[in-house]
Formats: sequence, structure tokens, C-alpha cells
Amino acid sequence: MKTLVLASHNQGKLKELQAMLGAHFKVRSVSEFSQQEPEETGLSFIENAILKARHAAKVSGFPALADDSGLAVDYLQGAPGIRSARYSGQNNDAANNQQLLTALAGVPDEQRGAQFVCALALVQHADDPLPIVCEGFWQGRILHAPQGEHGFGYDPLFFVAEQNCSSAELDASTKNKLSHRAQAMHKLRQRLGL
Ligand SMILES: O=c1nc[nH]c2c1ncn2[C@H]1C[C@H](O)[C@@H](COP(=O)(O)OP(=O)(O)OP(=O)(O)O)O1
Ligand SMILES: [Mg+2]
Repeated sequence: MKTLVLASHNQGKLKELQAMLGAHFKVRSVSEFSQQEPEETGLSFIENAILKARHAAKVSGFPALADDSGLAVDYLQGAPGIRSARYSGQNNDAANNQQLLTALAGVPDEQRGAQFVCALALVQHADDPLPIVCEGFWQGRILHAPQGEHGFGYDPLFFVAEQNCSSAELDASTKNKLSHRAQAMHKLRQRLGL
């Protein structure tokens, strides 16, 4: 089985990506090779995914897959977007969720639309001139208070109308069928013929 390094230090993501890829690859985490995280200097999810994938391929010597993802809120013109992980100034889920609730205080439900965005980038080696990039999107709306214990990040605030619950109330296998990450991964598997 081919080795694939996941270019993420986020345990929530790693768990989901492992569940989606474990049947096809021997999956390893970049943290086995380096604790140093590249600076996410890109202006888009795609650029950041590519730079994380290149960094992981460089430190590991293996093909690498990166996920850059986040939440784009309509009322906030797409914020926190690529800054989702440090929206509150700290890389902390509870603080980020609180920051989002504050930004949307008093905003009614019909103006609380949002989407989760995921860009996946796969490189065969650090200088690969042809990264494979796939995106996925998941529509929802931002709740007024956190709900649910599963998942990570903004899941407790992300209401999924089709399921009538937050994404933190979905079990892992349901989230992994519906999410932005699942949709990007579906495209990636098609591109790879898996
Ligand atoms: O399914 C999700 N459910 C809830 N929240 C999510 C999800 N997917 C991304 N998110 C949030 C978490 C974090 O605030 C940001 C990702 O930021 P992002 O830079 O891509 O990841 P990160 O810094 O946590 O880990 P790493 O860069 O090592 O992969 O979006
Ligand atoms: Mg990051």
C-alpha cells in the first residue's frame, strides 16, 4: 500500500481524513517528521493547501495531502475564511466560536447563512509542478449557541438544515459523508481513479 503523509496538525481533521483514506493508503501524519508548521501566507484556501502539502512532502520525502479549510459566513462577507483557525487571535476552538457569536450578535437566522469550505492539495513531491487540487462546500447556518459534542472547530455552531441538527450532533460517519471535506475527498478519489 502506498504511503501518504497528511500535512495537518489538527487532530479533528486527521481523524476524519484517516477514516476517508485508510482503505487506500498507509496514512502517516506530518508530525511524525516535523513539528514545525509552515506559515499559511496564501490568500486562498487552495494556496494554503498547496504550501502545506509541499512542506509535508519536503520534510517527509513522501507524497503529501493537505487540507486547508474554514468557515465563510455570508453576513461577514466570507470571514473568518482562511483565518478561521486564528479568528479570535488564538488557535482555540472555544475562543473562535465565541468570537463568531459576538460578531453575529443580534443577527437574525435568515442572515446567518454560512458554508464550510475545504481545499485538498495532493503533491507527489515537494516541487511537484502539478498538484491535484479539489474543493468541497457545505451549506449551513450559524446557531446562536453551541450544540453537540462531536467533531471539532466550528461544528457546534454549524446548523445543517437537511439533518435538522448541528454538525457536532452528527456521528462521525454521517459527517464524513456530508461535509465539505467529504465532498472534496469524493472528487479527489475520482481524480485518482479510486
Ligand atoms: O469540519 C469542520 N468542522 C468544524 N470546523 C472546521 C472544519 N473544518 C475546518 N474547520 C475549522 C477549524 C479551524 O478553525 C479552521 C481550519 O483551519 P486550517 O488552517 O485549515 O487547519 P488547522 O490550522 O486547524 O490545522 P492544519 O493547518 O495543521 O491542517 O476551520
Ligand atoms: Mg492551519
